[in-house]
Order: sequence, then structure tokens, then C-alpha cells
Amino acid sequence: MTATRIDGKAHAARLRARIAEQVAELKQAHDLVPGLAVVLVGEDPASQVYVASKGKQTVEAGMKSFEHRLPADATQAELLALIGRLNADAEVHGILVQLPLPGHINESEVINAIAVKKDVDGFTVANSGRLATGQRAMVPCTPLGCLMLLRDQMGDLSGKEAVVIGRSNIVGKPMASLLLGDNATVTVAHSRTKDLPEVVRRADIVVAAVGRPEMVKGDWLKPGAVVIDVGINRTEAGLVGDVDYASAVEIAAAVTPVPGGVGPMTIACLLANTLTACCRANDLPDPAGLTG
Ligand SMILES: Nc1nc(=O)c2c([nH]1)NC[C@@H]1CN(c3ccc(C(=O)N[C@@H](CCC(=O)O)C(=O)O)cc3)C=[N+]21
Repeated sequence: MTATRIDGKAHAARLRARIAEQVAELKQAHDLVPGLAVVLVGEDPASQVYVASKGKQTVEAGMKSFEHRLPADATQAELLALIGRLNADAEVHGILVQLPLPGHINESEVINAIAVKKDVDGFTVANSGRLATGQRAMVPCTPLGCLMLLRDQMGDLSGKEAVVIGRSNIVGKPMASLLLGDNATVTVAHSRTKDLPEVVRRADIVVAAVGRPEMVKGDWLKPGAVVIDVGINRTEAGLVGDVDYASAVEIAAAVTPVPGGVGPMTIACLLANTLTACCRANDLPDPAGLTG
């Protein structure tokens, strides 16, 4: 029996359709249009493509998209001044500064200059702390998308054994917080973890977010596990995840593919967070089913 291929692309399209409906209602009832500002420093081709696709999907959902491109040699002061203007702009409900930033810029200073309520990536210290302590936060898009796929696949996650591979501030740690919030038993594994295959073997849920092409093998998995692959690795063989998909589908119950798994969910969740930020900025209730 081969595993279910979790269709993140189709799931994300349904999510975007729901968001578009709620955006239309917000316009009707309150004459509000959510706005997302994306800031791109430098000319990295992959980032260009990615930012263009975010802009297109933002507009398709009925929201406003504002793109700001700065040259690779822009100063940190210029970037901070731009963020200051976006923080003060009433048409902008969400701000995303595309990472990574050029080496001469202090990433953490820039991210933490974003108004907490407009931090649709959920990367500020304030939002990270709020999520970790169970307070209402803006939740990082990739972990939020993974949580939605897991709930859709498994229903209640209560009491499930989850292993998150990777401890980054943008995926691994917030993913662990979200799984704890859903009452899973969570292990965070990383590069110093001893006998990773043995740790993974006890998991009902595996979230792989390490950035090592096809590292997680099918024979590491517990039969029936649900596997979420966050990896986006460009190799000579093309785009591959952190999971060896071919061997994983022989053992798992369900696996996300790369491409077409978590990636499209990340962008859909960015739109969801922008809508949420717009509602909160106007003291309206959170949109239904979008905030985790
Ligand atoms: N402030 C900030 N927030 C981010 O969320 C952020 C960022 N910076 N910097 C870059 C990474 C990367 N990221 C991706 C999102 C979607 C796909 C995606 O949709 N991928 C498609 C394939 C795309 C392709 O073919 O290259 C898929 O997996 O099906 C990929 C990568 C968000 N990031």
C-alpha cells in the first residue's frame, strides 16, 4: 500500500478561495481591503519569482499588494526608514521583509522594527514569545500551513507523538509550539540528536525542516506515520525535499510532496495572516478557521 500524497497545492487553492470570500465580505460589510507590503532587497532570482507569485495571489484574493524593491547595497537605515513608513501606512495591514537579507544588514534589527500587529511572518520577538506562551499571535506561515495539513489528514492531534526535525526560529520552534497547542507529545530533533532514525521511528507525525536533501528515509518511519516535508532543496536532479519521498511512501500513511506540498500552503497562510491582521487592526473578530 503506498501512502496518500497530501496535495498541498489543492489544499492551498481551497484555502485561498475561502480567504477571497472573507475578503469580499469585509469589503461589503466594512469597506475594508486588506493590504500586504512585501520588501525585497537585492536581485536574487529565486526571491524575485517568489515575491512575484505572492503579489499575484494577493491581488487574486481581492487584497492590495505593495511591492518595494531596494538595491542590494541599500543601507540598513534606508530599510528601517521604509519599514517606518509602512508601519504608519493605514492601507498596509501586513509587512513581509523577504529573507535572507544581504550580509551588511542586521536581520533581527530589521525584523523587529516591523509593527507587531503587521508582522504577518510572525518573526518578531514579540510574536514568537506570544506563540510560545499561548497568547494570541501572528503565527509563522510555514508552520501554520503544516498544522492545517496535519489536522486535515489526522483530525485531532491530541496525544500523537510528533517529531520535528530542525530547531529554527522560523519553522522548527514555532511548529513545536503549535503541535503542543494541539496537545501532541513533541520532540524537537536537530543536528546533534543521537540516533535520529530511532527518534523518528516512534513518531506518528514527522515534520522535516532541516534543509538536507532527501535525508529522512522510509525505513526510519513508523508504519502509518504522517510525514510533512518542509524542505526546499535545489539539486542537480531538480527541486527535492528533506524526505526521500520514494521510500517514505512505502511505509507512511501520508506524505507531502515537494514541490506541491507545504510551499503553496506557506503563501496561502501569508494571505490568511494578512486578512487576520486587517480584522484585528479594525477591532473585528478573527476570520473563521484561518488563525490556527
Ligand atoms: N520573510 C520571509 N518569509 C517567508 O515565508 C520566506 C522568506 N522570507 N524567504 C524565502 C522563504 C521560502 N519560502 C517559500 C514559500 C513558498 C514556496 C513555494 O510555493 N514553493 C513551490 C515550488 C516553487 C518552485 O518551483 O521553486 C512548491 O513547493 O510547490 C517556496 C518557498 C518562503 N520564504
